[in-house]
Amino acid sequence: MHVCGERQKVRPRVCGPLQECCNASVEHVAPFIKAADATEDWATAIRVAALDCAEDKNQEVCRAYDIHFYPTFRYFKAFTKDFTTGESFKGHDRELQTVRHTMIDFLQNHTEGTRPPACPPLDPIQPSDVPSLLDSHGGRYVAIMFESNGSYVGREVTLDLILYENIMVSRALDGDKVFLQSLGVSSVPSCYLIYPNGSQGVINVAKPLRSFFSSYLKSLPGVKKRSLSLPEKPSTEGHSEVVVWREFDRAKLYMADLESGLHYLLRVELASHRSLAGAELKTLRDFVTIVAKLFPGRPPIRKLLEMLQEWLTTLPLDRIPYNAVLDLVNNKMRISGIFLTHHVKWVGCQGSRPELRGYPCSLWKLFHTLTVEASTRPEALLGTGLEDDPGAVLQTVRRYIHTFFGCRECGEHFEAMAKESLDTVKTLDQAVLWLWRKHNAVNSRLAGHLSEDPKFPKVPWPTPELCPACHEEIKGLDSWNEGHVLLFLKRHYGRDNLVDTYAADLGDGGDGATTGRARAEGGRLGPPGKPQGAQDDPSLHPLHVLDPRTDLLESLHHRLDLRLQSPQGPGAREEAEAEVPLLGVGFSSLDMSLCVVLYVASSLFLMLMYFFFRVRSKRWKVRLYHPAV
Ligand SMILES: Cc1cc2nc3c(=O)[nH]c(=O)nc-3n(C[C@H](O)[C@H](O)[C@H](O)COP(=O)(O)OP(=O)(O)OC[C@H]3O[C@@H](n4cnc5c(N)ncnc54)[C@H](O)[C@@H]3O)c2cc1C
Repeated sequence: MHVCGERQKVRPRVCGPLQECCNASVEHVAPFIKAADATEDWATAIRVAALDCAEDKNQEVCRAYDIHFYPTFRYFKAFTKDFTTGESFKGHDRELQTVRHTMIDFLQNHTEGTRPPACPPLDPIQPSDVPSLLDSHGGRYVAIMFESNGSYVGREVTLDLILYENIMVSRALDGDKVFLQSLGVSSVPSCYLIYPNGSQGVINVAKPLRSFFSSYLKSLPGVKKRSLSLPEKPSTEGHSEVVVWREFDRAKLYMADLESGLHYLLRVELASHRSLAGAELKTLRDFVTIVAKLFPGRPPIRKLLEMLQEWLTTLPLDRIPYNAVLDLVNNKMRISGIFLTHHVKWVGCQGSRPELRGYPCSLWKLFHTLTVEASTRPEALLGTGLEDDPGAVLQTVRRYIHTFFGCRECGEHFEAMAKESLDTVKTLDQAVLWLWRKHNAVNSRLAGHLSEDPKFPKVPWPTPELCPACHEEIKGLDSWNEGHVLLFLKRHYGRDNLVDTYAADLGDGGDGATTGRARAEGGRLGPPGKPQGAQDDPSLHPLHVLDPRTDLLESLHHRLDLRLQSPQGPGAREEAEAEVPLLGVGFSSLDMSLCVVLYVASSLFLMLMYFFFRVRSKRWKVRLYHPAV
C-alpha cells in the first residue's frame, strides 16, 4: 500500500517512495490479496497492498486509519500530501470483479491534473475520432475496444496493457450500429485491431471476456512488456513465520485458545474503535461483565477481567478512549497478579494455513463456554442485572458480534438468526442448546466454503466419534438426542475439560506481574497460592488487595500530568488538556462547570461570613465603649 502522507509512522511496511502514483487500498483478509495479483499490471496507475490488522505491529496503523471491519478497502488518490483515511470501498459485494470495477471508477474520479501520469485515458473516445485511429500507421498496434456504456471490459484491457510496448488500446462506445457493421463488429464487447502495417479487422477470441482480449493482445508479435520500475516490495523472507503444529486432543478445550481469543478481542478487535460511547460502550460493559463473571480462566486473567469490569461499570462517563482500556489490559500500573498473554497461540483452533481458523474459532469456543458456565453457575451473574434473563448471555454475545466482530457479514448472519428465534430461549439450558444449533447452522452454510480448513471440515458437531450418544436414527433418519447433546456440551465446555497445555507461561510475567502458575499448583479457581521460591519477589506475591479504580485513576492522572509537562511545548499541552474529558478519569465539562460554581459560591460565602463577623465585632466594640444608659 502506498500512502502519500507526511505521517511516516503510519506507513505500512510495503510503502515505497512512489511519487508519480499513489493510490492504495488497505485490506485485511487473504482473498483480497487476489485483487493485487489480478491487477498486478495496473501498478503504475493504481497499486494494491494488503495490511493485516491482526498483527500487533500493524494495530497502530489500523487504528489511525479507522479500520473497524475486515476486510476494509480504502482508496488513496494520487499525489495526496496530507494525511487522510482514504475513501471506503462502496461495492455491493466483495467479489473480485466488483473490487476491480471500483478501482477503475476510483481512477476515473481523478481530475485531469491529479490523475497518475502512467494511467492511460479510460473514457471512451469520441465517435468522430475513430476514423482517424483507423487510418493510423504509427508502426504499432492500435486496439479499439467497442463496447456498451456500462461495460468495464475495455477499461480493464486498457489497464492490463499499460506496461506493454508497441500497442495502444482505446475504447469506443457502440452508439453507431451502422458504422460498427461496416467494420464487421456484430456484437460487443469486441476488439478491432489495426496492425502496424495498416491491415485491420475484428479479432477472434473464444469468449468476449477481459482475460481473452488481454492475453490475445499481449501475445501479438512485437508486443513486449516493459520492466516495471516500481520500488521493490520489502522481502518477507526474513519474516516468514515457521508454523509449528501443536498436537492436541479434539475432545479437550485449550486454555491457550480462549486466552489468545481474549487477547485478540481486547487488543486487536476493540482497537479499531478509538473511543467508545453510547450503545457501543454499553455493549462492551455488558460483554466484559459476562466474561468477568463466567470465564473459567486462570486467576491472573480473571483478576484482569474483574478489574476491567469494575472500571467500566463504575466510571461515570459517557465516552471512554480505547487507549484507557488498553492501558488497563496491558496492566500499565503493574498491579501484581494481573496478566493476559500478548500473543496468539492457537491449539484446538490452529489452522492448516495461517489464514484459516484462529480467532473466530476461539470466539465460538468462548461463547459456548460462557453459556455453559451460566447454566452450571447461575449465581455467578447475581448483582449484575443480567441474572433474571436466561437469554442475557446470548443477547450480550449477539450485541458484541453485531457491534464489534470484525467480520461484518458474519455479524449480519448471526443477527438474522438471533432475530428469528433468540426470544424462544426460556431457560439457561435452552441457551446452551440454542447456540449449539446456530453454530451448526453456520457450519452447514459454510461447508465447502473457501474459509473451510480441509483439515477441519465443517460437519454437524459433535461428531459420532466425540459423542456417540448424541446421535440417533429415527426411522432411518439421522437425528440428535438433545438431552445427550446438552450433557455433552456441559462436559466439553465445562471447566473440568479445560487444559493449560500450551497456555502462556504466567511465571515470566511479561508486562504484568503474576501469581505464577497458581492453577497448576493450587487448584483451578480457588484463591491463588504463594508459589514456591517466590517469597521475596513482591510481584509474585498473592494478589494485592487493591482498589483497582484508585490505582487506575492515579495512573491515568499521572500520565495526563506527564503530558502536560511534555517538552513538546504548548501544542502537547493543548492536546493533553483537550483530552481531559476524554481520558475517562478526568473531568467532563459539566464537572468543570460545577467546580467553578462551587468555587464561586464558597468564595462568596466566605466573604459574607467575613463581613458578617466584622460588622458584629464593630457593634460589640460600640456597645463595649458606649454602654447603654
Ligand atoms: C458468531 C459467529 C458467526 C459467524 N458467522 C460466519 C459467517 O456468516 N460466514 C463466515 O464465513 N464465517 C462465519 N464465522 C466464522 C466461522 O463460523 C468459523 O468460526 C471459521 O470458519 C473457523 O472455522 P473452524 O473450522 O475453526 O470451526 P468453528 O466453526 O469456528 O468451530 C470452532 C470449534 O467449535 C466446536 N464446534 C463446532 N460446531 C459446534 C457446535 N455446533 N456447537 C458447539 N461447538 C461446536 C468445534 O470444536 C470446532 O472446532 C462466524 C463466527 C462466529 C463466532
